[in-house]
Amino acid sequence: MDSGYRATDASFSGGTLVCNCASNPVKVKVSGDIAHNHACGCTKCWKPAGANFSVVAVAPTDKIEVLENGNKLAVVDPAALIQRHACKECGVHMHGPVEREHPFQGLSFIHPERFEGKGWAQPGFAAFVSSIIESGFDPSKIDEVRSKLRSSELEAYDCLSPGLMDYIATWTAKKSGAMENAITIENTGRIRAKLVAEAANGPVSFQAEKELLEKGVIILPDLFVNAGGVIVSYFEWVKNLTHIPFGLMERRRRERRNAQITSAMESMTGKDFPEHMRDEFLEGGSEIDLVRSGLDDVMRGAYHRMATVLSEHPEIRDFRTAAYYVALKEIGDAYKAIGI
Ligand SMILES: N[C@@H](CCC(=O)N[C@@H](CSCO)C(=O)NCC(=O)O)C(=O)O
Ligand SMILES: [Zn+2]
Repeated sequence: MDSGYRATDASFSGGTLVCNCASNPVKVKVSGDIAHNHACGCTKCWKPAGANFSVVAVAPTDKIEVLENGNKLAVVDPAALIQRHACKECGVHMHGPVEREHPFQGLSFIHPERFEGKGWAQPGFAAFVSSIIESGFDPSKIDEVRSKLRSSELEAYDCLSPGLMDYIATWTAKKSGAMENAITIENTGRIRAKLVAEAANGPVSFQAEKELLEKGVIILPDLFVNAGGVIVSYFEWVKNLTHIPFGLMERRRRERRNAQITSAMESMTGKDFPEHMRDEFLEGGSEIDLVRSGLDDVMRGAYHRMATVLSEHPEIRDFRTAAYYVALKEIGDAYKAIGI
Protein backbone atom coordinates (compact mmCIF):
# COMPACT_ATOMS: atom_id res chain seq x y z
CA MET A 1 0.00 0.00 0.00
CA ASP A 2 2.85 2.39 0.84
CA SER A 3 4.37 2.05 -2.61
CA GLY A 4 1.09 2.74 -4.43
CA TYR A 5 -0.68 0.75 -7.13
CA ARG A 6 -0.49 0.33 -10.84
CA ALA A 7 -3.33 2.12 -12.63
CA THR A 8 -6.75 0.53 -12.77
CA ASP A 9 -7.59 -0.73 -16.25
CA ALA A 10 -11.32 -0.36 -16.96
CA SER A 11 -11.16 -3.40 -19.24
CA PHE A 12 -9.62 -5.66 -16.57
CA SER A 13 -11.38 -9.01 -16.78
CA GLY A 14 -9.65 -11.20 -14.24
CA GLY A 15 -6.47 -13.22 -14.28
CA THR A 16 -4.51 -15.76 -12.31
CA LEU A 17 -3.61 -15.47 -8.64
CA VAL A 18 -0.30 -17.06 -7.70
CA CYS A 19 0.92 -17.86 -4.19
CA ASN A 20 4.38 -17.06 -2.85
CA CYS A 21 6.00 -20.48 -3.28
CA ALA A 22 9.14 -20.47 -5.42
CA SER A 23 8.26 -23.93 -6.74
CA ASN A 24 4.90 -25.53 -7.47
CA PRO A 25 2.91 -22.41 -6.63
CA VAL A 26 -0.84 -22.63 -6.17
CA LYS A 27 -2.60 -20.94 -9.08
CA VAL A 28 -6.21 -19.77 -8.96
CA LYS A 29 -8.03 -18.36 -11.96
CA VAL A 30 -10.52 -15.50 -11.59
CA SER A 31 -12.64 -15.21 -14.74
CA GLY A 32 -14.01 -11.70 -14.59
CA ASP A 33 -13.63 -8.43 -12.77
CA ILE A 34 -13.25 -8.00 -9.02
CA ALA A 35 -15.38 -5.76 -6.76
CA HIS A 36 -15.12 -3.89 -3.45
CA ASN A 37 -11.36 -3.94 -3.36
CA HIS A 38 -10.33 -2.55 0.01
CA ALA A 39 -7.59 -2.47 2.60
CA CYS A 40 -8.45 -4.62 5.62
CA GLY A 41 -6.82 -4.33 9.02
CA CYS A 42 -8.53 -7.38 10.51
CA THR A 43 -6.52 -10.21 12.03
CA LYS A 44 -8.13 -12.83 9.80
CA CYS A 45 -7.11 -11.67 6.35
CA TRP A 46 -3.71 -12.58 4.97
CA LYS A 47 -1.17 -9.72 4.96
CA PRO A 48 2.27 -9.69 3.39
CA ALA A 49 5.10 -9.90 5.98
CA GLY A 50 5.38 -6.67 7.98
CA ALA A 51 2.15 -5.17 6.62
CA ASN A 52 -0.59 -3.83 8.83
CA PHE A 53 -3.23 -4.15 6.14
CA SER A 54 -4.24 -6.71 3.61
CA VAL A 55 -5.65 -5.75 0.23
CA VAL A 56 -8.75 -7.82 -0.33
CA ALA A 57 -11.57 -7.87 -2.87
CA VAL A 58 -14.41 -10.14 -3.89
CA ALA A 59 -15.32 -12.03 -7.04
CA PRO A 60 -18.25 -14.38 -7.71
CA THR A 61 -17.36 -17.85 -6.41
CA ASP A 62 -18.47 -19.45 -9.69
CA LYS A 63 -15.78 -17.40 -11.47
CA ILE A 64 -13.02 -18.88 -9.32
CA GLU A 65 -11.16 -22.01 -10.32
CA VAL A 66 -8.11 -23.62 -8.73
CA LEU A 67 -5.79 -24.28 -11.64
CA GLU A 68 -2.65 -25.79 -10.13
CA ASN A 69 -1.42 -27.35 -6.89
CA GLY A 70 -4.79 -27.23 -5.15
CA ASN A 71 -3.56 -30.06 -2.90
CA LYS A 72 -1.44 -27.43 -1.10
CA LEU A 73 -4.53 -25.54 0.03
CA ALA A 74 -6.14 -25.89 3.45
CA VAL A 75 -9.01 -23.96 5.06
CA VAL A 76 -7.58 -21.71 7.78
CA ASP A 77 -10.65 -21.70 10.04
CA PRO A 78 -13.55 -23.95 9.05
CA ALA A 79 -15.82 -22.13 11.53
CA ALA A 80 -15.25 -18.72 9.91
CA LEU A 81 -17.71 -17.07 7.55
CA ILE A 82 -15.02 -16.66 4.93
CA GLN A 83 -13.56 -20.08 4.14
CA ARG A 84 -10.03 -18.81 3.56
CA HIS A 85 -8.06 -21.38 1.58
CA ALA A 86 -4.37 -20.82 2.35
CA CYS A 87 -1.26 -22.35 0.82
CA LYS A 88 0.10 -24.69 3.50
CA GLU A 89 3.68 -23.84 2.48
CA CYS A 90 3.82 -20.07 2.05
CA GLY A 91 0.65 -19.11 3.97
CA VAL A 92 -0.88 -16.89 1.27
CA HIS A 93 -4.70 -16.98 1.28
CA MET A 94 -5.68 -17.86 -2.26
CA HIS A 95 -9.48 -17.72 -2.19
CA GLY A 96 -12.14 -17.49 0.49
CA PRO A 97 -15.68 -18.41 -0.51
CA VAL A 98 -18.67 -17.43 1.62
CA GLU A 99 -20.92 -20.45 1.47
CA ARG A 100 -23.30 -19.98 4.34
CA GLU A 101 -26.47 -17.86 4.23
CA HIS A 102 -25.13 -14.33 4.42
CA PRO A 103 -25.28 -11.13 2.33
CA PHE A 104 -21.91 -12.14 0.85
CA GLN A 105 -23.00 -15.68 0.01
CA GLY A 106 -21.75 -16.64 -3.45
CA LEU A 107 -18.76 -14.29 -3.28
CA SER A 108 -15.14 -15.25 -2.67
CA PHE A 109 -12.52 -13.07 -1.00
CA ILE A 110 -9.25 -12.84 -2.88
CA HIS A 111 -6.05 -10.79 -2.66
CA PRO A 112 -5.63 -8.91 -5.97
CA GLU A 113 -1.93 -8.21 -5.36
CA ARG A 114 -1.42 -11.93 -6.04
CA PHE A 115 -2.62 -11.46 -9.66
CA GLU A 116 0.12 -12.21 -12.16
CA GLY A 117 -1.23 -9.43 -14.37
CA LYS A 118 -2.04 -5.83 -13.66
CA GLY A 119 -4.98 -3.49 -14.15
CA TRP A 120 -7.13 -4.66 -11.22
CA ALA A 121 -9.19 -2.02 -9.41
CA GLN A 122 -7.32 -0.20 -6.67
CA PRO A 123 -8.65 -0.33 -3.09
CA GLY A 124 -11.54 2.09 -2.54
CA PHE A 125 -11.55 2.32 1.27
CA ALA A 126 -9.90 0.95 4.39
CA ALA A 127 -11.90 -1.42 6.60
CA PHE A 128 -11.39 -2.74 10.14
CA VAL A 129 -8.74 -0.08 10.79
CA SER A 130 -8.90 -0.29 14.59
CA SER A 131 -8.43 -4.08 14.29
CA ILE A 132 -4.70 -3.60 13.60
CA ILE A 133 -4.40 -2.93 17.35
CA GLU A 134 -5.48 -6.55 17.87
CA SER A 135 -2.37 -7.62 15.96
CA GLY A 136 -0.13 -5.55 18.27
CA PHE A 137 -0.17 -2.11 16.66
CA ASP A 138 0.44 0.74 19.14
CA PRO A 139 -3.00 2.30 19.79
CA SER A 140 -1.46 5.73 20.45
CA LYS A 141 -0.36 5.80 16.77
CA ILE A 142 -3.70 4.84 15.24
CA ASP A 143 -4.60 8.45 14.36
CA GLU A 144 -1.45 8.68 12.24
CA VAL A 145 -2.59 5.57 10.39
CA ARG A 146 -6.02 7.04 9.76
CA SER A 147 -4.49 10.29 8.43
CA LYS A 148 -2.10 8.38 6.22
CA LEU A 149 -4.94 6.28 4.81
CA ARG A 150 -6.97 9.40 4.10
CA SER A 151 -4.06 11.07 2.38
CA SER A 152 -3.94 7.99 0.13
CA GLU A 153 -7.65 8.63 -0.57
CA LEU A 154 -8.71 5.63 1.47
CA GLU A 155 -11.49 6.59 3.87
CA ALA A 156 -10.88 4.75 7.15
CA TYR A 157 -13.67 2.68 8.71
CA ASP A 158 -13.67 0.38 11.73
CA CYS A 159 -16.00 -2.04 10.04
CA LEU A 160 -16.87 -2.00 6.34
CA SER A 161 -17.75 1.06 4.22
CA PRO A 162 -21.21 2.65 4.81
CA GLY A 163 -22.39 1.33 1.41
CA LEU A 164 -21.54 -2.25 2.36
CA MET A 165 -22.94 -1.85 5.88
CA ASP A 166 -26.22 -0.56 4.40
CA TYR A 167 -26.25 -3.52 2.03
CA ILE A 168 -25.73 -5.98 4.91
CA ALA A 169 -28.40 -4.29 7.06
CA THR A 170 -30.89 -4.27 4.18
CA TRP A 171 -30.29 -7.97 3.60
CA THR A 172 -30.77 -8.69 7.32
CA ALA A 173 -33.91 -6.56 7.53
CA LYS A 174 -35.42 -8.24 4.47
CA LYS A 175 -34.59 -11.69 5.77
CA SER A 176 -36.18 -10.99 9.14
CA GLY A 177 -39.30 -9.75 7.38
CA ALA A 178 -38.85 -6.39 9.07
CA MET A 179 -39.23 -4.43 5.85
CA GLU A 180 -42.21 -3.51 3.76
CA ASN A 181 -42.35 -4.93 0.26
CA ALA A 182 -39.63 -7.54 0.83
CA ILE A 183 -41.64 -9.80 -1.49
CA THR A 184 -42.58 -8.14 -4.77
CA ILE A 185 -43.35 -9.38 -8.29
CA GLU A 186 -39.58 -9.12 -8.88
CA ASN A 187 -38.89 -12.09 -6.61
CA THR A 188 -42.13 -14.10 -6.27
CA GLY A 189 -40.80 -16.50 -8.93
CA ARG A 190 -37.99 -17.50 -6.59
CA ILE A 191 -40.27 -18.25 -3.65
CA ARG A 192 -40.61 -21.98 -3.03
CA ALA A 193 -42.38 -21.67 0.34
CA LYS A 194 -45.85 -23.13 0.71
CA LEU A 195 -46.58 -20.78 3.61
CA VAL A 196 -45.60 -17.13 4.08
CA ALA A 197 -46.01 -15.75 7.59
CA GLU A 198 -45.79 -11.95 7.66
CA ALA A 199 -43.66 -11.34 10.75
CA ALA A 200 -43.70 -7.54 10.28
CA ASN A 201 -45.98 -5.11 8.49
CA GLY A 202 -46.60 -5.12 4.75
CA PRO A 203 -43.76 -7.43 3.63
CA VAL A 204 -45.72 -8.72 0.61
CA SER A 205 -46.76 -6.24 -2.08
CA PHE A 206 -50.33 -6.23 -3.39
CA GLN A 207 -49.36 -7.68 -6.79
CA ALA A 208 -47.02 -10.26 -5.25
CA GLU A 209 -49.77 -11.45 -2.95
CA LYS A 210 -52.07 -11.99 -5.95
CA GLU A 211 -49.39 -14.05 -7.72
CA LEU A 212 -48.55 -16.12 -4.65
CA LEU A 213 -52.22 -16.84 -3.94
CA GLU A 214 -52.68 -17.96 -7.54
CA LYS A 215 -49.76 -20.37 -7.06
CA GLY A 216 -51.53 -21.79 -3.98
CA VAL A 217 -49.18 -20.25 -1.40
CA ILE A 218 -50.87 -19.67 1.96
CA ILE A 219 -50.20 -16.19 3.34
CA LEU A 220 -50.78 -15.59 7.03
CA PRO A 221 -51.30 -11.81 7.20
CA ASP A 222 -49.30 -9.35 9.28
CA LEU A 223 -52.32 -8.21 11.27
CA PHE A 224 -52.61 -11.76 12.61
CA VAL A 225 -49.01 -13.05 12.71
CA ASN A 226 -47.37 -10.09 14.42
CA ALA A 227 -50.29 -9.28 16.71
CA GLY A 228 -48.46 -10.83 19.69
CA GLY A 229 -46.83 -7.56 20.69
CA VAL A 230 -50.20 -5.78 20.77
CA ILE A 231 -51.81 -8.64 22.68
CA VAL A 232 -49.22 -8.67 25.46
CA SER A 233 -49.31 -4.85 25.58
CA TYR A 234 -53.01 -5.23 26.29
CA PHE A 235 -52.18 -7.68 29.11
CA GLU A 236 -49.72 -5.12 30.46
CA TRP A 237 -52.40 -2.42 30.35
CA VAL A 238 -54.85 -4.67 32.20
CA LYS A 239 -52.18 -5.45 34.80
CA ASN A 240 -51.49 -1.73 35.29
CA LEU A 241 -55.19 -1.02 35.72
CA THR A 242 -55.58 -3.74 38.36
CA HIS A 243 -52.27 -2.85 40.07
CA ILE A 244 -51.57 -6.54 40.61
CA PRO A 245 -49.34 -9.02 38.78
CA PHE A 246 -51.06 -11.87 36.98
CA GLY A 247 -51.36 -14.98 39.16
CA LEU A 248 -50.33 -13.28 42.40
CA MET A 249 -53.43 -14.40 44.33
CA GLU A 250 -53.48 -18.03 43.19
CA ARG A 251 -49.85 -19.05 42.72
CA ARG A 252 -48.96 -20.37 46.19
CA ARG A 253 -52.35 -22.01 46.59
CA ARG A 254 -51.85 -23.79 43.26
CA GLU A 255 -48.38 -24.93 44.32
CA ARG A 256 -49.79 -26.43 47.52
CA ARG A 257 -52.59 -28.09 45.57
CA ASN A 258 -50.12 -29.58 43.08
CA ALA A 259 -47.94 -30.86 45.94
CA GLN A 260 -51.03 -32.51 47.46
CA ILE A 261 -51.94 -34.14 44.14
CA THR A 262 -48.37 -35.42 43.75
CA SER A 263 -48.24 -37.01 47.18
CA ALA A 264 -51.75 -38.45 46.78
CA MET A 265 -50.72 -40.07 43.49
CA GLU A 266 -47.55 -41.42 45.08
CA SER A 267 -49.38 -42.93 48.05
CA MET A 268 -52.14 -44.40 45.82
CA THR A 269 -49.74 -45.99 43.35
CA GLY A 270 -46.81 -46.68 45.69
CA LYS A 271 -44.55 -45.17 43.01
CA ASP A 272 -42.51 -41.96 42.91
CA PHE A 273 -43.77 -39.10 40.74
CA PRO A 274 -41.49 -38.98 37.63
CA GLU A 275 -38.52 -36.80 38.53
CA HIS A 276 -38.32 -35.07 35.14
CA MET A 277 -41.93 -33.79 35.52
CA ARG A 278 -41.92 -32.98 39.21
CA ASP A 279 -40.57 -29.39 39.11
CA GLU A 280 -42.81 -28.24 36.28
CA PHE A 281 -45.86 -29.90 37.84
CA LEU A 282 -45.28 -28.42 41.28
CA GLU A 283 -44.73 -24.91 39.91
CA GLY A 284 -47.80 -22.75 40.52
CA GLY A 285 -47.51 -20.83 37.25
CA SER A 286 -45.25 -17.79 37.07
CA GLU A 287 -46.47 -14.56 35.53
CA ILE A 288 -44.59 -15.19 32.30
CA ASP A 289 -46.25 -18.63 31.98
CA LEU A 290 -49.64 -17.03 32.39
CA VAL A 291 -48.85 -14.31 29.83
CA ARG A 292 -47.64 -16.95 27.35
CA SER A 293 -50.71 -19.04 27.97
CA GLY A 294 -52.98 -16.02 27.43
CA LEU A 295 -51.12 -15.09 24.25
CA ASP A 296 -51.36 -18.65 22.97
CA ASP A 297 -55.08 -18.67 23.64
CA VAL A 298 -55.79 -15.35 21.92
CA MET A 299 -53.73 -16.38 18.86
CA ARG A 300 -55.48 -19.75 18.62
CA GLY A 301 -58.86 -18.04 18.97
CA ALA A 302 -58.00 -15.52 16.24
CA TYR A 303 -56.81 -18.28 13.90
CA HIS A 304 -59.95 -20.27 14.57
CA ARG A 305 -62.16 -17.29 13.70
CA MET A 306 -60.34 -16.71 10.40
CA ALA A 307 -60.51 -20.42 9.56
CA THR A 308 -64.26 -20.46 10.30
CA VAL A 309 -64.82 -17.49 7.96
CA LEU A 310 -62.85 -19.26 5.22
CA SER A 311 -64.89 -22.43 5.56
CA GLU A 312 -68.26 -20.68 5.84
CA HIS A 313 -67.71 -18.11 3.07
CA PRO A 314 -66.42 -19.78 -0.11
CA GLU A 315 -66.14 -16.35 -1.77
CA ILE A 316 -63.36 -15.49 0.75
CA ARG A 317 -60.28 -17.41 -0.26
CA ASP A 318 -57.36 -15.93 1.64
CA PHE A 319 -56.46 -15.35 5.27
CA ARG A 320 -55.99 -11.58 4.91
CA THR A 321 -59.54 -11.03 3.67
CA ALA A 322 -60.79 -13.41 6.36
CA ALA A 323 -58.90 -11.44 9.03
CA TYR A 324 -60.41 -8.13 7.80
CA TYR A 325 -63.85 -9.74 7.69
CA VAL A 326 -63.51 -10.85 11.34
CA ALA A 327 -62.15 -7.48 12.48
CA LEU A 328 -64.71 -5.33 10.63
CA LYS A 329 -67.57 -7.57 11.67
CA GLU A 330 -66.57 -7.22 15.32
CA ILE A 331 -66.46 -3.44 15.02
CA GLY A 332 -69.86 -3.51 13.25
CA ASP A 333 -71.35 -5.78 15.92
CA ALA A 334 -70.02 -3.53 18.69
CA TYR A 335 -71.54 -0.45 17.03
CA LYS A 336 -74.87 -2.23 16.65
CA ALA A 337 -74.77 -3.35 20.29
CA ILE A 338 -74.50 0.24 21.46
CA GLY A 339 -77.15 1.38 19.00
CA ILE A 340 -74.98 3.33 16.51
N1 LIG B 1 -11.62 -7.27 14.87
C1 LIG B 1 -11.73 -8.55 14.22
C2 LIG B 1 -12.51 -8.36 12.93
C3 LIG B 1 -12.54 -9.61 12.04
C4 LIG B 1 -13.59 -9.48 10.93
O1 LIG B 1 -14.77 -9.39 11.26
N2 LIG B 1 -13.17 -9.43 9.62
C5 LIG B 1 -14.18 -9.17 8.61
C6 LIG B 1 -13.53 -8.56 7.38
S1 LIG B 1 -12.55 -9.56 6.37
C7 LIG B 1 -12.52 -8.73 4.87
O2 LIG B 1 -12.92 -7.45 4.87
C8 LIG B 1 -14.99 -10.38 8.24
O3 LIG B 1 -15.96 -10.28 7.55
N3 LIG B 1 -14.63 -11.53 8.71
C9 LIG B 1 -15.38 -12.75 8.49
C10 LIG B 1 -14.46 -13.93 8.63
O4 LIG B 1 -13.31 -13.71 9.03
O5 LIG B 1 -14.88 -15.03 8.28
C11 LIG B 1 -10.34 -9.07 13.93
O6 LIG B 1 -9.49 -8.27 13.60
O7 LIG B 1 -10.12 -10.29 14.05
ZN1 LIG C 1 -10.23 -8.78 6.84
